[in-house]
Amino acid sequence: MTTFNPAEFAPTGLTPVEMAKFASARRASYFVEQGMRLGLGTGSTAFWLVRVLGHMVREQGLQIRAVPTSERTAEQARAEGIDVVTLQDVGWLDLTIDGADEFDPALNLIKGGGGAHLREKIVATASDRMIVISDASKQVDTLGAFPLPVEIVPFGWQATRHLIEESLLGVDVGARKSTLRMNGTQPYTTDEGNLIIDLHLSRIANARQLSLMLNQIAGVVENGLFVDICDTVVIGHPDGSDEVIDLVADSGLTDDSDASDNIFKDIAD
Ligand SMILES: O=C[C@H](O)[C@H](O)[C@H](O)COP(=O)(O)O
Repeated sequence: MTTFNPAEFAPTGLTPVEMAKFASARRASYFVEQGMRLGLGTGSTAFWLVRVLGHMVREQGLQIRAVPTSERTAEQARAEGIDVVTLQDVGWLDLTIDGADEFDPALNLIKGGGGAHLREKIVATASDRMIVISDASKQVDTLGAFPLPVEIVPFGWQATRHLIEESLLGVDVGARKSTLRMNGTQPYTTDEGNLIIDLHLSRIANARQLSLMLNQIAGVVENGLFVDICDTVVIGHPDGSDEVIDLVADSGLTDDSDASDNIFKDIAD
């Protein structure tokens, strides 16, 4: 059980939306333990995670080695005094905490609204555990309302886009429109120097099938579907409260000797 207290960090004057994001990040920070190798997500919710962890490092003596999932997060983490390392340095991670654009009842995700899903998926799958931090607006019955990002290499990108569009004809996704993500008048480029095609679908009936299909196309580097990667989502609310959806705990594992028992039982907010 952690001896650190994320609740000590208490910013004031937050908007309801920011409070919800902060509340989820604060709750997830209770899982961070001394000496952990930690994956740090990207986005406006992960921003609060890095703020809380920065406080714990500077004020409470928390020692972690953190692998950020984007240059943005790396810069923020360094500024917070967090020890930033690479995945190559540590090889494997104990825990990754990251935001999401959508999550469904099985805790499958759409990520990449901020363009970071390639590194995020590498980091999350190189972790013992992934926890998603979120506000309630990201909770959906079926994935697909949020545009699905697909990272592709710049070489021959129009042909890759064509093949992606063609492949969608065979799957149950409702609407089928694709756009090249832009940054002003220029194509958006990821931290890896690639492009992003956003798929505007209306539902994703089979996330695993779609993910595998997209990743088979030459030129596709990675898509934003995270299937069977996350087993815990922490939802923050505008009043500062939070709730936890934990597939592991819901599976009925109640034996205290089991490491995957309900890990929330010892947490005191
Ligand atoms: O590429 C960005 C990431 O996948 C983010 O985790 C995701 O877009 C959620 O970001 P936010 O917390 O800003 O909604």
